[in-house]
Amino acid sequence: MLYLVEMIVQIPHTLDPALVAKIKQKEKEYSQKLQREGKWRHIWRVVGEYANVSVFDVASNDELHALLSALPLFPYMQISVKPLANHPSSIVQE
Ligand SMILES: O=C(O)CC1=CCC(=O)O1
Repeated sequence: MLYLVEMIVQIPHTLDPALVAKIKQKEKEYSQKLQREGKWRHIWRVVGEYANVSVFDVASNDELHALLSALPLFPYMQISVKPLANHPSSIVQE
């Protein structure tokens, strides 16, 4: 199942910069692991925002919830999820 996920990152300015750097490094490693596994199909930066738009390919709502809630930046993110279905005019059926 495919999902369009938007993540808006809002890290409090009061957080220790060294801790922030550590969390961001863990986030990168976690995201690249999921990309290599084919579960995190795309990640795009939203121009001018500390936000991304991503496409996930996972088996269920529960799996997506588990993956998203394990993001190191999860406590500092606003996340929205849209499940995707095939469009009848698409020449690619997934
Ligand atoms: O910078 C972001 O958009 C947050 C993020 C998600 C995965 C990653 O590596 O960074």
